[in-house]
Amino acid sequence: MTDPAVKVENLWKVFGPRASRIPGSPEGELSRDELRRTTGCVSAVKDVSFEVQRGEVFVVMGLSGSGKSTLVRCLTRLIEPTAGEVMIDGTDVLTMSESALRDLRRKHVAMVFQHFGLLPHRRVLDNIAYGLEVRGVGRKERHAKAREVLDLVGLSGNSASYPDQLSGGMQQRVGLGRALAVDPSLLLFDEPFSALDPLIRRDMQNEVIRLHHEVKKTMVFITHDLSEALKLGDRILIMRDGEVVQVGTPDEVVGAPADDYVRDFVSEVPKSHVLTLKWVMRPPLDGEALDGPELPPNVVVQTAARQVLEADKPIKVVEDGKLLGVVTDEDILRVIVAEEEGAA
Ligand SMILES: Nc1ncnc2c1ncn2[C@@H]1O[C@H](COP(=O)(O)OP(=O)(O)OP(=O)(O)O)[C@@H](O)[C@H]1O
Repeated sequence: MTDPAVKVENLWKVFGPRASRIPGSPEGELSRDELRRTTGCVSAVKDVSFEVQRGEVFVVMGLSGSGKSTLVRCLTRLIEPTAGEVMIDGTDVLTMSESALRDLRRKHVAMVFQHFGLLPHRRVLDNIAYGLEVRGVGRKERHAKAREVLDLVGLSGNSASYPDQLSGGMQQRVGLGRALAVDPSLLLFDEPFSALDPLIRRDMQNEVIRLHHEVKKTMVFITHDLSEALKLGDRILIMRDGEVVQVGTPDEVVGAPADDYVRDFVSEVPKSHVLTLKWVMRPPLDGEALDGPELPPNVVVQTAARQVLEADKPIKVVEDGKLLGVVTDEDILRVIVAEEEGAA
């Protein structure tokens, strides 16, 4: 079995005086406010465990202050964790030497930030080639690679521009290109699109989806925006006050929220865009026709709606030749009506 791309176990980051005594102690169990009041410490990341599979887009979502940035920075020790374990591609990050850590950050993991961090006096091509330059790759080779990546991020016409000649969205494409140029096995995104206009933001989200199809890299993507999380994530980890509240696929988070906090978050989501037939099917009734069309359980309600509504028999939800349940007009309409009531 191959190692997961990222494995995090019982990870803590506590800021404040004598922070290392907090994980595993009775104080560690206190709520954030109580801990701050009694010890002056903040558990930015509190006993967090999760795994990211290779090729997966894993989204970490939570409100401001929930600990997302701290968590993602702990993965490569840009912030030193207080306790726990971080494995990247099967290698223990927390025991790495300084030079191994530098290698990890230069070659294996690339980050894209909200503030693009571009070098203002360098052309787009040299900004994209920057990571390769740091690694000591020769000019000709790094420019060749950067040209390849320019195409990939839709900037082929802008190689000679300077960052301040580009729009925010295009600057973020340069940031993406710079991350991709080093051919990392893991891409970390820390709210990369938060500063962009909504329309540009949507373009960039689509760009990430397209890039993911093309390069198939493992991605950990941080956002405070639920619709972004649902759109991009294969799975979503929801954080609150440093803790994991739920980890699940978009349809699991919307279909079975772990608690009121998540339920509240997802209450405005257009359910038919996220829920799959798995969530709306039901066992067949006695005597119900079972010779209607078949669909798999992972089809989104919105996509299946027309076929279900047009069929004069129940749709059979079938996986590996096994009948899991049936879906009729009523089951579909229930979701759509609930959605309209939710939006009202
Ligand atoms: N250097 C620090 N010293 C003390 N407390 C910190 C430090 N960095 C972060 N914190 C606290 O840790 C908690 C988590 O912060 P973090 O920035 O990781 O959250 P976030 O979810 O990324 O929020 P945002 O989206 O606003 O950046 C917050 O309460 C924050 O005040």
